[in-house]
Amino acid sequence: MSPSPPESLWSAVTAKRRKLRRWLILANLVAAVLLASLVLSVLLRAKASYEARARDLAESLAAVAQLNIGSELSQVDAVLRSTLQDLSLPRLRALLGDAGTTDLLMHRASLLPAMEGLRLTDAEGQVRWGTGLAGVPVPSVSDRDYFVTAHGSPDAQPIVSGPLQSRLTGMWVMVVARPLVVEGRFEGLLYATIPVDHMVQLFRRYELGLHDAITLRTDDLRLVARHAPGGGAQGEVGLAAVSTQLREATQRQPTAGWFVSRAAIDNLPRTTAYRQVAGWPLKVFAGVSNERFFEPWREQALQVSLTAALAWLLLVAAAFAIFRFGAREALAMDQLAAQAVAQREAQQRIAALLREQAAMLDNDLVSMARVSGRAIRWSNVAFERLLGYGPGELNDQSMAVLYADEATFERVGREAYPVLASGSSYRSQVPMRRKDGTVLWVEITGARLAGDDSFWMAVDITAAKAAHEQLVHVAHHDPLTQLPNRTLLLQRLRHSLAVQARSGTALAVCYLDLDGFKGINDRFGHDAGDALLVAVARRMEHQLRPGDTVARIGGDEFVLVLTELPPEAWPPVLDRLVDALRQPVKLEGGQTVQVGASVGVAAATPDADAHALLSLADQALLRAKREGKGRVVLAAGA
Ligand SMILES: Nc1nc2c(ncn2[C@@H]2O[C@H](COP(=O)(O)OP(=O)(O)OP(=O)(O)O)[C@@H](O)[C@H]2O)c(=O)[nH]1
Repeated sequence: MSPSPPESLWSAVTAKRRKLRRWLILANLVAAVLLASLVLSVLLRAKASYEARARDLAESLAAVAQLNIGSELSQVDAVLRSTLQDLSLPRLRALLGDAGTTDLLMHRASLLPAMEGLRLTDAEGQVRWGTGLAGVPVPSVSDRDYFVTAHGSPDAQPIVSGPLQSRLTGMWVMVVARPLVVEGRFEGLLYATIPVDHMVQLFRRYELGLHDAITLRTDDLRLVARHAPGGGAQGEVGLAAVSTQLREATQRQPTAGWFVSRAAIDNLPRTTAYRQVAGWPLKVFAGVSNERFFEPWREQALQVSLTAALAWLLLVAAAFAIFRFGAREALAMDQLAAQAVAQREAQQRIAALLREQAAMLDNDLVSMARVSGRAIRWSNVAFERLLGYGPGELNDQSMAVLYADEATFERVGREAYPVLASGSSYRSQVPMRRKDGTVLWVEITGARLAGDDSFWMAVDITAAKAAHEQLVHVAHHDPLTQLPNRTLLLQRLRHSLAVQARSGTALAVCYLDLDGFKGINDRFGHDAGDALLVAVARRMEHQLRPGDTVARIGGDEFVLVLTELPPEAWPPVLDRLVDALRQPVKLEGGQTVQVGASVGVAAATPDADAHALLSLADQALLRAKREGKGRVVLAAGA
């Protein structure tokens, strides 16, 4: 079964939300990877740049130091060579003698601050001449490597040894030596000692960072001199403890190269460049602290990483905002869908109610109609049946055809619609006319609908109305003659008195009693008496005008109310009445009976009371009876 529109809307919204969430998560992951790659690439490039700068600086330092050391040693060697030149002249040596030779050496030694001492040995290695020998035991250097080397190969290049601890001064020194060869014969060794400290002082001239270091080592990597401005471990002279990277780099590229390592001496990370001291078995190592160079890189890395993280967070926030917006939209769609479902349920409920209502309205019991502009728009079966019409016959008919007369139609229109307009319901009993022309009484109840429309219910009350009218009639009429009884007489008399009081016209109240009636009863029976009473009643009605009243108020007693008749006309009218009553009456049984009548008359005054008038008329009647019956007597003032 395919889903209904609200359900399909809801599932579409849910699917859209899921898709949006997947898409946003994927987009954020991709963005994170891209940003991380970008940051990594930037930082690696920056690091390479910093490394290059560190290496450049280290190489510059190493190059300069190499030059300086080389220059120092070359100068020392130059002094050695020039001194040997002089000493190789036998005549000059003979001339100088021991003291002169020592003076010469002292003089030459003073030429270079680098030299701590300049001494000459004999062929056996015994130090004989030179600086620093006065007053101390003169040592032999025959066991020193540089002596052994020079003795074995007198044509050798300058010999560098070191570092060594001087046997004369006890300080650490480097030795630069050349053999004294005279006419092909080894006669001794001239050697200069250069204190290790001198090299350190040389290194102090360079502008090094706190954790930088510059080191001079022999080719076999023994430490000669080292300067690290930050202090700490400076390394023991002569030891060859080095990092693996240093050893490998110098094996791979003995004369120049670079490497990054933690120094074996102080364990600090450095980028180190090295150079062979040109012409000498020495290497200079210039190490630049990684801290010094990589601190700015780290700051840059931190900033770039933070910026990237911030950018990613912004992306995440934007994605979240988009998702929230989507979620809000989805919520709105949810609500719409829920509303649609609720609306559909409400429509279903309304349809059910309408069906129930239609079933209720279309019943046989209660007549109902919807009226618009006083024309029928809809009516149920009961309504049509009530008025004798077929199905649909009343549609669009004017209500005028349904009322018994035009006056009723207009009265209902006049009375009902203001009431309906005020929001109240209208109820009335009205005569209506069936299609076949017969009249029926209907109780109608109306209520306003929207606009001009109104809703009406109608109940047939013809029978009830007839019963009621019968009751009212019985309550107000004499059952024998059907004349008004005392109750109705008093009502009418009071009404006539009110009219008379306003109009000032004359009004006569006449008390009439039959003469000799009892004898009829006695002679012909009660029924004959009744028949006579009925005949008398009709005669009295016949003699009077429609506006006048004749009522039976007792056995053979009647009251007449004469209106709009001038007092002078009362006697002739009443005389004529009495005369008419005196005429014989033929009964159904064939008998002919005859009675007379006496009348007492009272005239109404402006403040007259009904009972008082009746009493006055009664008194006048009594007088008429006393005076011989069959006559009309006017009460005083009448
Ligand atoms: N047939 C008949 N007789 C009635 C009815 N009501 C009262 N009567 C009688 O009417 C009579 C009235 O009495 P009276 O007025 O004295 O009779 P009367 O012969 O007319 O007397 P006067 O008035 O003096 O002439 C009584 O006998 C009542 O029984 C009635 O409804 N039908």
